[in-house]
Amino acid sequence: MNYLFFSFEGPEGAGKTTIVRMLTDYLTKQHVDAIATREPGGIDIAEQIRSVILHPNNDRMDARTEALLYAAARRQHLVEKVIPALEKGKIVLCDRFIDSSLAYQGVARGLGIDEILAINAFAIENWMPTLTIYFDIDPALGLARIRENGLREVNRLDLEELAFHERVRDGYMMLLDRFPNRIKKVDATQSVTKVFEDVWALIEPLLRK
Ligand SMILES: Nc1ncnc2c1ncn2[C@@H]1O[C@H](COP(=O)(O)OP(=O)(O)OP(=O)(O)O)[C@@H](O)[C@H]1O
Ligand SMILES: Cc1cn([C@H]2C[C@H](O)[C@@H](COP(=O)(O)O)O2)c(=O)[nH]c1=O
Repeated sequence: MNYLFFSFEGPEGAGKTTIVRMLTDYLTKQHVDAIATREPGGIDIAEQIRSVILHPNNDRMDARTEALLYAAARRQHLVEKVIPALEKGKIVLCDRFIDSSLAYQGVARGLGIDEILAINAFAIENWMPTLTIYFDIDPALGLARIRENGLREVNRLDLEELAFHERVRDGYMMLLDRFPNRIKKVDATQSVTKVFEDVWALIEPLLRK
C-alpha cells in the first residue's frame, strides 16, 4: 500500500509540536486531508499508558518496562488511529514514533538499538514512516526553551540528567547513519519560519508523487 506517513523526531523542546501544527494548518488550507497525532498518546488507551510512563512519581520504572509500555502505546495508536487514516488516504503527521524508542530506550537507557527494534517489530509489523524528520538541537537549549515557555508539564523524562538527553541526541545521530534514506535532519536552532521552510522542502516533493 502507498501511504504518506511522516514522523517528527528530536530531543525535548526541539520544536516538533510547533512545526506539526503549522504543517497541519498549511495542508488543510490547501484542502489536503492530513491529521496530526502524537506518541505516546493520540488515542485514549495510549494517553493512559503515557500518563503511567511519564508520571514523575514513577521513578522506580525499570528500563525494559518503559520500553515495552512505549511499544504497547505505539501498537494501540497505530491500529486505532494511524492505519485507519492511512487506509483512507489521509496524510499522517506523527510527533514521535519508533525512532524515539531507539534513541531514548535503545541508546540513552542502554538497552540496544537492535533489541528495541525487535520488540517494536512485533508492535508495528511493517508500518514504518515514509519519511522521518529529525530536529537537531543541543539538548540544553531545547530544555531551556521548555523551561522558558512554562506551559507544558514537566514529565519524568524531562527530569533525567543532561547527560541522558545528550545520549538521546547521540542516539539520533546513530539512526541518521543507519537509516539515511528514511531520516533527514533539519537544524532546529533556526527561526520557526526557516525550520518550517526546511521541513516543507523535504515533504513537498513526496506530495507531488
Ligand atoms: N525554532 C524555534 N525557535 C525558538 N523557539 C522555538 C522554536 N520552535 C519552537 N520553539 C519554542 O520552544 C518550545 C518547545 O517547542 P515544541 O513544544 O514545539 O517542542 P517539542 O519538540 O514538541 O518538545 P517536546 O518533544 O519536548 O514536547 C515552545 O515554547 C516553542 O514555542
Ligand atoms: C514515543 C517515545 C517517547 N519517549 C519520550 C520522549 C519524551 O521525553 C517523552 C514524550 O514527551 P513529548 O512531550 O511528547 O515529547 O517520551 C521515549 O522515551 N520513547 C518513545 O518511544
